[in-house]
Amino acid sequence: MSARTLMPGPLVVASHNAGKVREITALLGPYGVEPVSAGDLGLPEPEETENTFAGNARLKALAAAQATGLPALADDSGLVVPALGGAPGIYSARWAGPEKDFTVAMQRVHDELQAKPDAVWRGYFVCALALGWPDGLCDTFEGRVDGLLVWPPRGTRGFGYDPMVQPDGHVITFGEMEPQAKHAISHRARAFAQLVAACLPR
Ligand SMILES: O=P(O)(O)OP(=O)(O)OP(=O)(O)OC[C@H]1O[C@@H](n2cnc3c(O)ncnc32)[C@H](O)[C@@H]1O
Ligand SMILES: [Mg+2]
Repeated sequence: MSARTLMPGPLVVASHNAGKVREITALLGPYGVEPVSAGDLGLPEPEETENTFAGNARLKALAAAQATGLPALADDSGLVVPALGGAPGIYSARWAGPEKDFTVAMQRVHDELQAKPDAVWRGYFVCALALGWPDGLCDTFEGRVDGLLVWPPRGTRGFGYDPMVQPDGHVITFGEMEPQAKHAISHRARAFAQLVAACLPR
């Protein structure tokens, strides 16, 4: 089944993460949609009760679409470290604690890898994007980018785990990269490219 087309007009960006809202707004730039963030609309932050990125993205998109009567785009993403059994994965935000402190979250990734002498210091970011509609229809798209996990973290750009992820083929971390360079290769940009192909009119 093909995805529903998104026409120019308002689109809720159903995220309470300022870093994501900034990146999604930049990616949407050329497409004639008018992004409004969940935070600006005062929408609640739904509990992420699903056990997959796509499931949580869908839950966030549909909650926002049903609350506003507008199409809504949600993002559920995270860092997957195979040597840690896939952690933090869908718990990536929760590892930062109630203070949303990613110094703490990155330190925990470091400490758990350090505790396994043979661990491979690699991981990948996953981004699931869900475009949900007030009538309950929802399409999801997923992107991934692999890299080396570095310590100490480097760079002050980006957000979240960016300073400890050095994408393959690059010598700088996402935390050191210009936003446009991140958009050229990121998990979010890759998921977004699929959404564009499926949902935006040509
Ligand atoms: O659910 P919303 O409101 O969108 O915001 P959130 O921060 O809780 O988002 P998630 O539940 O999807 O948690 C994903 C976490 O993974 C991290 N993450 C996701 N994409 C990232 C990226 O591009 N760079 C660095 N870290 C990222 C980031 O720290 C997020 O808080
Ligand atoms: Mg969240």
